[in-house]
Amino acid sequence: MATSTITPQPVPDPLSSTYVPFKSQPSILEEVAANQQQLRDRLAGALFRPPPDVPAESLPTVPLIDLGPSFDGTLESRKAVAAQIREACVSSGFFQISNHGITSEAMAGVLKQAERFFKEMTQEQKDAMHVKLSPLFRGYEPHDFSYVNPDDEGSQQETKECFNWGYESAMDPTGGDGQYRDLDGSAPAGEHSGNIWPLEKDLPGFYDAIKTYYGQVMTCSRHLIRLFALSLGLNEDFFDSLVTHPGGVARLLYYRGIPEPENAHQKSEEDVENDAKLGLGAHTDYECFTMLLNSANPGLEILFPPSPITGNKPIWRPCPVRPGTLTVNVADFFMRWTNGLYKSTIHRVVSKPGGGERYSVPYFFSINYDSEVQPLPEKCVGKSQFLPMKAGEYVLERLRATVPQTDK
Ligand SMILES: O=C(O)CCC(=O)C(=O)O
Ligand SMILES: [Fe+2]
Repeated sequence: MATSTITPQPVPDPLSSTYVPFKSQPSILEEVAANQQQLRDRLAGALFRPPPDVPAESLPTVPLIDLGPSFDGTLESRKAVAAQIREACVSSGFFQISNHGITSEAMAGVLKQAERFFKEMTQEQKDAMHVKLSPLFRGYEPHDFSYVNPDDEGSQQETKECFNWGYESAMDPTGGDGQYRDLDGSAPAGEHSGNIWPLEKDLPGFYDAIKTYYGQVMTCSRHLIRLFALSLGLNEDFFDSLVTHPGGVARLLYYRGIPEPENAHQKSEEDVENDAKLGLGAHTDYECFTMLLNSANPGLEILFPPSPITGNKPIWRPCPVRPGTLTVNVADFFMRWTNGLYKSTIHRVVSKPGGGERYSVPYFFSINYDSEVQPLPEKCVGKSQFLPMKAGEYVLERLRATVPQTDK
C-alpha cells in the first residue's frame, strides 16, 4: 500500500548524490566552495554515452507523475502521489508532472511572450533592463554574461540569454501576507518589488501573461510542497506557514538554434556532439525545487548519479520532452534541509546543430526568503549536518558566485 511506504528512512547514500557529509557544520562560503568541488569531481568522471552492453531501458530516466489524484480530496490519494515523489527525490530528484492544474493557455502564453521578448525587443531596449543595474539579479542578461558554472568562465561561452524577475504580491493569487522580504532581507522596493519590466507600449500584454503564468505555477508549487511534506513523513501543513510570501525567481530563457552544417549527413554522432554548443553550463539549482516549462525542442541533459549499471559513474542523459508536463527538480537548499536525503542533481542545456531554438521558463520555488529554517525532525532525515540559515541568504550567496568578478 503506497501510504505505508512514507516512513522516515534517513540514510543518504553519498555515492548516489552530489551530497557529501561535512565533518562539522560548514559556513556558507565553505558550502559554496565544497559544492563547486563536488561539481568538478562529478563532471570529471561523467560518461557521455552508455556502456555498449547496457540496454536503453535499464538506463536512468525521469519518471512521469500524474498529480491528478492529489486534487481529488482524499488524504490516501495525496499520500499515494507523495510516495511517487519520494521515490523520485531519493534517486535523482527529477520528475515530470502532468495534470498539474496549470492551464495550457497560461503555458502557451508565457512561452509566446518569451519569443516576443527576445525577438521583438531591440538590443537597446533589452540593454536598458540589464541585470547589472539590479542588486537582485533582475532584468535582462545577454549571452556570455553570467556563468552558472563559474569554471566555464573564460573557456566556454554560454549561449543563453535570459530575463529574470521575482515575487510581487500583485502576482500572488492569495494576495500574499504583506510581509515579503527580498533575498537580502530588505523590504520590496517600489510598486514592482525590484522587478524591471519592459514598458507596456514596447511589449503589450507581456506583464499580464507573465503574471497569469507566475500565479498558476506558484499555486501548483504550494500544492506540491504539501506533497513533499507528506513524502517526508511530515504533516502535510508542515511548510504552509513558510510559503506565505514564497521567494521565487523565474526566468525566460532563450537558446539560439545552431545551424546544421552543409555536410551534416557525413558527420558521425561524435562529430555532431563536438559541434554542439553549451547553452547553460552544468549546475545544480539553489532553492527548494524548480518547476521548468519548456518549448518543444530538447536540450536539457541530466547527470544521473552513479549506479552499478554505469560502473558507478555518473552519466549524462537527455531529459524526455513530454508536451504539457512540467519538469520538477529538487534544488540545493532542499537537499541540505533534508540532510542529503533528497537529491539535487546536476544538469545543463546543450544546443545541437540543426536542433532548433529552445525557450524555457524555470521557476525557482523557495520558502519565504526571510524564514530561517530549523533542521527537519531527526526521525525523518537524520541529524542535520547544516547550520540553520535563511533561505534568501543562501540563494544570494550562490547567485553571487555566478557573476564575473569584475561585475561583483
Ligand atoms: O532551460 C532549461 O531547460 C534549463 C534551465 C535551468 O536549468 C536553469 O535555469 O537553472
Ligand atoms: Fe537549472
